[in-house]
Amino acid sequence: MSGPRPVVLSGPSGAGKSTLLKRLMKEYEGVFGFSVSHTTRNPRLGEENGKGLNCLPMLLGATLLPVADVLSSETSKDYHFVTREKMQDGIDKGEFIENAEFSGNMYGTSKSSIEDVQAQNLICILDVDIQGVKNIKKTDLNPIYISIQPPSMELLEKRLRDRQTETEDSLQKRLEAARIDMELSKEPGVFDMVIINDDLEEAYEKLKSVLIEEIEKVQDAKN
Ligand SMILES: Nc1ncnc2c1ncn2[C@@H]1O[C@H](COP(=O)(O)OP(=O)(O)OP(=O)(O)O)[C@@H](O)[C@H]1O
Ligand SMILES: Nc1nc2c(ncn2[C@@H]2O[C@H](COP(=O)(O)O)[C@@H](O)[C@H]2O)c(=O)[nH]1
Repeated sequence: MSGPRPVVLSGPSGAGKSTLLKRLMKEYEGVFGFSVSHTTRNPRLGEENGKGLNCLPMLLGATLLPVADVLSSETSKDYHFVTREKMQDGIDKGEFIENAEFSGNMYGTSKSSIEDVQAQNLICILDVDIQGVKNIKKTDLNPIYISIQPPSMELLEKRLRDRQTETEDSLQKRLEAARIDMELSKEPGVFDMVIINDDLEEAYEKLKSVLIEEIEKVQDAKN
């Protein structure tokens, strides 16, 4: 795999990954490309299906979404929304670099979702859970690993409730996964940087500071 170094963004559901990511992609348009994952969960209001599967139902091809689509709402995330059967079929055929079960649904990064971004010499951003981090570490992707953490479990729960995207059941599952994530992210050497997203401005500045070298490489290559 070639191109600028990819970035893996991880951390508990509700920690603020999408919020920070959308800001970054807006400020640095034409520098980043989002790796559109596959999932078996239902789309939330405002979320769009990645176009690859609708157009070519026989393929598990990924699509690089235009920045405007990715930015369509502050916290919505676009996926290839698929059935378990379709996703398992793609996994069995070796089409995924990693996949995981999270909160009762399957999630995964297809190889083509990364290749689509890298083919355009953009910094490929992957938003994955902690299992994804562990599995990507077994590959030769060599990304920068960043964990976005909430200031506390109480604030995380408040943010998830205020977001109004979860049922009580899925909220509890996400909080349970968050406890595990918060423990594992403390292990030395797992992440290049752990950012506590308390004040959004401060967290965003920290995120930029860890990525600025890679951003400038892409900008220089364009000039
Ligand atoms: N620093 C912050 N202070 C207060 N609220 C925040 C902050 N950062 C994000 N939020 C809010 O918290 C909620 C969760 O953020 P977001 O959806 O970006 O999390 P996420 O990590 O991408 O979650 P998921 O993994 O489930 O997609 C959103 O409603 C967002 O507006
Ligand atoms: N291992 C993977 N985890 C992924 C992937 N895409 C998203 N995620 C993670 O799932 C949870 C929940 O996401 P949500 O959109 O349902 O709120 C969150 O932690 C994401 O980081 C993936 O391809 N692989």
